[in-house]
Amino acid sequence: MQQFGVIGLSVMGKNLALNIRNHGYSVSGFSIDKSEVDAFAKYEDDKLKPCYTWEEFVNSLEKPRKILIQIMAGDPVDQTLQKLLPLLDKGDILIDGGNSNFHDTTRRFEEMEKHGIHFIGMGVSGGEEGALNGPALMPGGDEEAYKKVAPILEAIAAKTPEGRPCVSYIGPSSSGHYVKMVHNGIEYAIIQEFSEVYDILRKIASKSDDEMSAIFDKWNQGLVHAYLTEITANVLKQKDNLTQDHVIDHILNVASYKGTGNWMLEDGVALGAPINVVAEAVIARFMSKATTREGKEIVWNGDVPDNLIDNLEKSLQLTQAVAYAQGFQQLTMAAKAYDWNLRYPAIAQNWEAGCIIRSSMLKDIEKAYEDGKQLEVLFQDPYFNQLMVNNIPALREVVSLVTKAGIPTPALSASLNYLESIFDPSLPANLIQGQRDYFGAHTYLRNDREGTFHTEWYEEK
Ligand SMILES: NC(=O)C1=CN([C@@H]2O[C@H](COP(=O)(O)OP(=O)(O)OC[C@H]3O[C@@H](n4cnc5c(N)ncnc54)[C@H](OP(=O)(O)O)[C@@H]3O)[C@@H](O)[C@H]2O)C=CC1
Ligand SMILES: O=C(CO)[C@H](O)[C@H](O)COP(=O)(O)O
Repeated sequence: MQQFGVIGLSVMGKNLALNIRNHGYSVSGFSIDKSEVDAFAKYEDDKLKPCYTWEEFVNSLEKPRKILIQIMAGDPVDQTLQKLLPLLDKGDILIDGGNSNFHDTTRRFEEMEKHGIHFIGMGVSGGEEGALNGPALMPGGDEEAYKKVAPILEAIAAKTPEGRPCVSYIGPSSSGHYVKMVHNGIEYAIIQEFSEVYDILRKIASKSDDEMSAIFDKWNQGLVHAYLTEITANVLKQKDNLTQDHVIDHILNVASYKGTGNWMLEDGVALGAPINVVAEAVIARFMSKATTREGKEIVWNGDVPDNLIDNLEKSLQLTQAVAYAQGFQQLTMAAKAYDWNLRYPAIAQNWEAGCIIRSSMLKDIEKAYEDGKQLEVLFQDPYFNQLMVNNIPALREVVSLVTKAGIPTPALSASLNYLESIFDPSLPANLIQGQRDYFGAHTYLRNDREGTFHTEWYEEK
């Protein structure tokens, strides 16, 4: 009998199955797409079994069955659960490794529980290569069921530089998929920050693609040591195979999305989380689709400050910290609202390797939250507070320069606004409250005494 089963043998499912087999576990693979099973069958050996029917697949697995569903998120997952249910036994464990919406996972977790089936909603990050060689995994659901699959998940997961696996139990119900959603929101924010810095380098500093690639490469050895820095350098230096140019200059500047970053924003709004950089990153993708962009391209004729490249490196380091900070702030608010006991150091550790947002900064975030430290915002931690104090002058200079040049930097500017706001005791919300009370008798709190107050702003006519 096989120790593990994988349903869905497209890029992610196939590579995860091979990763499991490569770590010494026997695995069965099944897909509704026969061509995927045929491709998988090329790897068949005593530990890897291709299956062509639901029954053959389910009956090939030892009990309690451990099945990873790695298919397109949405209705296909519900259809797969309906196919599987009559074939399963109580105590079997289903893991949904797709990018499912956490609301769907809550519903499926409860539905499967009624049938005595353990349901684990697991975020997976790392793409095709990570799935094969070590992804970051974010499993949530029933903890006892997690313990039964933990040895396999720990074996296949990416490892931090110290050799710790990038997987740990996240929490109950849909918390694993929630954490993956937040991972993707952070991913949107950091990607947007990189694109704005690229825009400044080319439009203000007039750097060529190869020069920009070298700059990002240097930053990857410096203050912004991150997978996204590494791939930015690689993307910028890639030559096109259809022209003599760099491919970046022929990629249409319209951003696509599958929407997981949008989901973070939706729930952030529901929770009242101040995730303005994630919001700007989501909206920047919408903006890139707008058809009104027919004006002139920006040409900067002013001086190029000597410290621009240093300021950009410091700004990117700080705004990357803001993206993480907003992710952890939303997780803190979600934990309270949904009654999840999230372990923030473990989440940071899960993201230290294997995933798209991996960077050396996550180790500092892990430290910031260790020993049960409760932070409302990451910048309350002394290390990150000092980073803010040190780097905010650079970010202010960059935002001031792009404002003069007329270059939009929604994520960099939102990061600066976030940092200028979080510790400011004198934000002007008193005027908002005064206006609300004026037109709607909505009442207000005072800064000098307890209670709720209303002012008769004008005489009734
Ligand atoms: N690609 C990536 O980098 C990452 C992907 N993910 C997530 O992993 C999951 C798999 O991703 P990926 O490998 O890219 O593939 P896709 O998201 O493109 O999904 C393809 C797989 O889903 C199957 N499928 C589609 N509809 C159904 C259905 N109704 N019933 C059963 N199976 C169905 C497909 O079979 P068929 O060929 O017949 O349609 C195929 O096996 C997705 O949820 C994705 O969001 C997570 C992290 C990274
Ligand atoms: O989950 C992932 C990485 O962890 C995907 O690559 C991510 O979904 C890409 O998102 P989008 O298509 O919305 O940019």
